[in-house]
Amino acid sequence: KHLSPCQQSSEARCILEEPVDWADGFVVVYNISDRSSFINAKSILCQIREARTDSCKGDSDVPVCLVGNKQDLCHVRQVREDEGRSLAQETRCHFQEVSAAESYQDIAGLFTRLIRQVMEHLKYRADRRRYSGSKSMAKLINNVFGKRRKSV
Ligand SMILES: Nc1nc2c(ncn2[C@@H]2O[C@H](COP(=O)(O)OP(=O)(O)OP(=O)(O)O)[C@@H](O)[C@H]2O)c(=O)[nH]1
Repeated sequence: KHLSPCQQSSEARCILEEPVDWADGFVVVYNISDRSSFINAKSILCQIREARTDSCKGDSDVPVCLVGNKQDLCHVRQVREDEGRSLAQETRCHFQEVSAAESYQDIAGLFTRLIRQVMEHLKYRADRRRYSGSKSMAKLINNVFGKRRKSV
């Protein structure tokens, strides 16, 4: 039976049920030496994009960072770096391979980048809401006065 990436993992679905609705940003981590963790990450990314498209009308571009951890275990690698990179491209995420065991700097950098992106995204959304709010107010005024003028 063929399943879409979103249907592949019930484990991934459980993890996501709550935060997918309210989180301002996501870090999705898999282990480069464990292919099943990559498959779960794929399913999680897909659910994030789907949930946001359904509930936020086009706001599916919530900042997401895909991280391939345990880069130090590259001698037992099961997921190639280019596989991670193309998955990130497909799902519009930032991508990075790291080793939490060897260095925290890359991880600190990754979170700093994500937080910056989250702030920009929230600002963009607020601006857009303000703009569409004033547009609908103009429409309302136009409807009220426009109709009156016609009936006089
Ligand atoms: N070699 C290596 N081991 C790591 C790295 N990051 C984490 N680990 C090890 O992976 C194991 C799981 O790490 P946790 O911090 O418990 O991560 P978790 O996401 O809770 O992982 P799970 O418990 O497997 O779900 C621990 O034994 C860590 O020491 C890494 O970059 N390289």
